Amino acid sequence: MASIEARGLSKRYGARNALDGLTFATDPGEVVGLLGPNGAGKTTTIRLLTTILEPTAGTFTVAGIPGDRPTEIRRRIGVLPESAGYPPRQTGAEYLRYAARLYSRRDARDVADRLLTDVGLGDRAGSRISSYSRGMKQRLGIARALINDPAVVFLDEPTLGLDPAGQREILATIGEIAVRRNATVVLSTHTLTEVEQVCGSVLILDHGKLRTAGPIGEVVGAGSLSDAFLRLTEEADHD
Ligand SMILES: Nc1ncnc2c1ncn2[C@@H]1O[C@H](COP(=O)(O)OP(=O)(O)OP(=O)(O)O)[C@@H](O)[C@H]1O
Repeated sequence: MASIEARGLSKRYGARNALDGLTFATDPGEVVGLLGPNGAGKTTTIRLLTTILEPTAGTFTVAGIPGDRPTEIRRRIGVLPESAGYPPRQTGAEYLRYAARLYSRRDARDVADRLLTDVGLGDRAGSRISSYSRGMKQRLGIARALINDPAVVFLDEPTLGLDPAGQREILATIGEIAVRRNATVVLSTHTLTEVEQVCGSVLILDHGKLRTAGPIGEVVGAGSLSDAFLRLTEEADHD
């Protein structure tokens, strides 16, 4: 069963066509790169699939659940939004235990401790979030997104503003999520090198249209991902 299936998914904001007829499917356990220039429709795609926005047209399923059952979808997904905020006075452990209790997890303490270890924050679990680096906060956000054992995890630009070491840590964490949990990870990013490192397939959007979708090897062909990206999105400019 596809972990995400979109058919003709579209979103208009007034007269602006932010997304126009997206059709694609993803498999469990794969990391999917969601790529496109600024304004291509990446965040809109994530907002539709996470049921924050309703589509203007088209249908979708996430974890096999139709898009018109948003409450059920929300129980089966995890999200790291583009700009997540954290309570600075709480410790990482307190923040995650609270999040676990919101999902009525009776094992909140254990879940929080295990996730903090999984994202490499085990030794800083008792420190206040105000003392965390940007990369540590992003890893905390990823742990938060995993609290309900999601089937699909959406990460909107998780490495934005991180130094190379921080980026590498996040990418390693993302790869482990997909493999160990058999979850689909949708990774929105502008950094093509990180897509090549961690993603098995890509969706390339431009001007609200899906320019290509498929395994990286097929999309790239004989050239590089950067060549394919520029070719596909430059062609769009000449439409
Ligand atoms: N609330 C809104 N009202 C009107 N237009 C919007 C709204 N949100 C997004 N748009 C427009 O929809 C289009 C797609 O935006 P979206 O944020 O999905 O792109 P993106 O690929 O995530 O861009 P970026 O890489 O810059 O974050 C853009 O033209 C944007 O200006």
